[in-house]
Amino acid sequence: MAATTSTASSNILTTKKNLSSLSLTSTNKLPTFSSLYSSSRRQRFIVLSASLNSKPTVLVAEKLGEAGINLLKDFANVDCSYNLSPDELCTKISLCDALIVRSGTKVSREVFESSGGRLKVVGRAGVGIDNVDLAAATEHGCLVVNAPTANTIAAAEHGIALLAAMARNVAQADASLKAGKWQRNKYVGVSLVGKTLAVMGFGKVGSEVARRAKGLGMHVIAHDPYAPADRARAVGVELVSFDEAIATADFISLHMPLTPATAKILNDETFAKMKKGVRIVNVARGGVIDEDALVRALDAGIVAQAALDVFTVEPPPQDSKLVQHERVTVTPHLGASTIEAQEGVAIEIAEAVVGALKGELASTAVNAPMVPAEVLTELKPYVVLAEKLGRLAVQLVSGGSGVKDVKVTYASSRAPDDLDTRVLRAMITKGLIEPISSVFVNLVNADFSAKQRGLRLSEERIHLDGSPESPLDSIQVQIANVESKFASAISETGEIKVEGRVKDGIPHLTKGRKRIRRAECQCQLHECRKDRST
Ligand SMILES: NC(=O)C1=CN([C@@H]2O[C@H](COP(=O)(O)OP(=O)(O)OC[C@H]3O[C@@H](n4cnc5c(N)ncnc54)[C@H](O)[C@@H]3O)[C@@H](O)[C@H]2O)C=CC1
Ligand SMILES: O=C(O)C(=O)COP(=O)(O)O
Repeated sequence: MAATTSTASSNILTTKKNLSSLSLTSTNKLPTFSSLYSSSRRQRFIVLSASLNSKPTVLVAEKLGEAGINLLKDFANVDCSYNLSPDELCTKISLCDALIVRSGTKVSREVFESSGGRLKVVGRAGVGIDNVDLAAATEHGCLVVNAPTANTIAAAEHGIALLAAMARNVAQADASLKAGKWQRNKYVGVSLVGKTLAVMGFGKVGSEVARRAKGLGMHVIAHDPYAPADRARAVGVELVSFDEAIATADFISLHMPLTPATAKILNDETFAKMKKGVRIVNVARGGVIDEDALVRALDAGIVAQAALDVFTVEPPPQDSKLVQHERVTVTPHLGASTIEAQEGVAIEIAEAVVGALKGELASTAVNAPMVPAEVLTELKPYVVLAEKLGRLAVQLVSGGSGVKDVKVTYASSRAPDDLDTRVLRAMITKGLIEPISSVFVNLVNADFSAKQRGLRLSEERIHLDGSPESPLDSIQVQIANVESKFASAISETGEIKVEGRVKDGIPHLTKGRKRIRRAECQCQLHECRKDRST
């Protein structure tokens, strides 16, 4: 089967000779799942034709634990270049297959544009992915993975450290004593026991903070619009509304991600609703607080103290009123910085990046559908079939007649819930788009690419009687309202239909237009979820 448009026509002729039994594989080898992520046609065929001959290159742009670097080196050439300027990063990136960053590197749209399609995966060695332009990554078909679990405890412990240090003026008293003073009366603190702590964002870090705060005898409430109440109840925490949380808390600890919805969620208006003398801890992201408003709230006595690990701009300006404020305790984004967490994060991200480069589906993918590995293994030959059917169908369309409406029909004995078609849909989209454009489509950007081209892809499932052992009996791709260069390839109603199935692990084209109707009659149609138009 043709790999590119230039060789497509000869393959179409071959196909027409024997539509019913043509094997759709051009080699005996099935591709690895690397093709799911590959964002360049050239790389894809390196992967498809054989195993990778040359090692991929991974750029590590911020300090990463040794164990992670060693894992990467087993598989790739590793370039550790720290403190690159944005321009230097853009220059280097065109030579890299993967990039690993922490929170200090902005992975902007320019980075993806400069990669020339080579960058396949960005690994964020930590949780927050607000420094990665996810939309640009998706548009460029670049997978983004993070390391969401290894620094949870470190961040929670740092939150508790800041909470206690703030309440007892540890940093201020330390500076005072080192300056030769002995100010016991000035640094009288407040107790934590019996006080109400509002945990804002009851995810991994927030719930660990809550657990620890309860151990300190605090009354803990939480606000999180997405957290299940039973998870909070299990920790002995009541979920409350945003307004109730901020109005009743003596201490507020922030643990939500920075998103458009959470940006500056603490502002003049919300500070005004807080209890006078409230104390605030932030180990989430600086941007969730309007920092100027916090200075105003501190000066007005609404906020008694704040302890901040994160800032809107990092590092913050030296003359930042907030950082210099006497009642503010600061640390330079140290939440994840324990030996243990950095070791764990390095391993977690190295494994995710290597896995993604090998084409395995990463369980920590941020911008791709999460399809379990066992589902992928099972669907592997159908992935090949799906792409090839898309390629064949689109090559039968005559130039100029735009492909807009595509219907995909999956015939399967499996219950609809047992058949995950997201990967297949992505690969059909890849097959449909790549031969007629310069866009490289993969699992990450398939839906985006289809939408951008005005391609409407609808899916239908036909339930067949029989054993649900194999996930699929056949896949049919049908393009409506088009013309074809081949009279026999198009139906009276102007549709191109191709259908294939997998036999002995090899994808086969089983039906062209003429055979499809007969085959449809033979099908034991049990359930048809949508109305079939033919
Ligand atoms: N200072 C540091 O070094 C570190 C900072 N972090 C930050 O902490 C954040 C939380 O990390 P995890 O707990 O691991 O993430 P997570 O994803 O497990 O938890 C985030 C929680 O915030 C909730 N949330 C989302 N929108 C919200 C809203 N509008 N109001 C209240 N809750 C909302 C989510 O439902 C989720 O439960 C990260 O996004 C990261 O920015 C994480 C690790 C280290
Ligand atoms: O994991 C996170 O979200 C963090 O903020 C940790 O950031 P870092 O990797 O230490 O720059």
